[in-house]
Amino acid sequence: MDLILVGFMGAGKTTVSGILADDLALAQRDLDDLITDAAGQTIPEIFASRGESGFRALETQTLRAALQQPGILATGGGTPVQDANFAVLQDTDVPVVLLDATPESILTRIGGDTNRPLVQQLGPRGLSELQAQRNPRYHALADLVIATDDLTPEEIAAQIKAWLINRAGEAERA
Ligand SMILES: Nc1ncnc2c1ncn2[C@@H]1O[C@H](COP(=O)(O)OP(=O)(O)O)[C@@H](O)[C@H]1O
Ligand SMILES: O=C(O)C1=C[C@@H](OP(=O)(O)O)[C@@H](O)[C@H](O)C1
Ligand SMILES: [Mg+2]
Repeated sequence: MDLILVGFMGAGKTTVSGILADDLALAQRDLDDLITDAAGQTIPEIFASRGESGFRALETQTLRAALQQPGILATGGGTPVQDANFAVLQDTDVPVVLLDATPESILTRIGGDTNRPLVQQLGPRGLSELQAQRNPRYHALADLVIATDDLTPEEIAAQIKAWLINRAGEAERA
């Protein structure tokens, strides 16, 4: 993998990974898509038939395989929560970018979403509590943090691109 995006549901990982992958001519790999392709089920179907623990088991397997592939990986918001996933993401040399967003932005973006079972299960307050609980994990992994509230996905992709170019230049001079 060339770049990994982490952050809460609705932070924009899937959207930004697509824009950046197009711009850099890299493959976009979305962990949720890889999971649904492997399972032949949508995410709500996986949660309904296998429970959240079944989804998490598929997520861990899929993450390990995805990290062997080139491209830009959009993780799911819960990916770094499993200790095994967190360890794998912490050990990799691949740069990790955190897309951050306030709970207000998250609710505006995905509060009515029906494809994210946890949004339905938790409601607005529970969702914000989950975000606060997960935030330390995201920050512990991040090499770059972008506050996305007032930026478009295109602007976020441009900031990441500039950071990657600068980073490559620094590595060359070192
Ligand atoms: N920077 C942004 N500003 C406003 N809306 C955004 C932004 N990034 C993503 N969105 C919207 O939020 C929703 C969730 O985006 P998505 O890329 O699926 O997030 P994630 O993969 O992190 O859960 C989508 O409707 C998307 O269009
Ligand atoms: O935060 C989570 O636990 C989840 C996030 C989702 O991905 P996005 O972060 O792309 O919404 C998806 O993996 C699943 O619904 C569970
Ligand atoms: Mg996503």
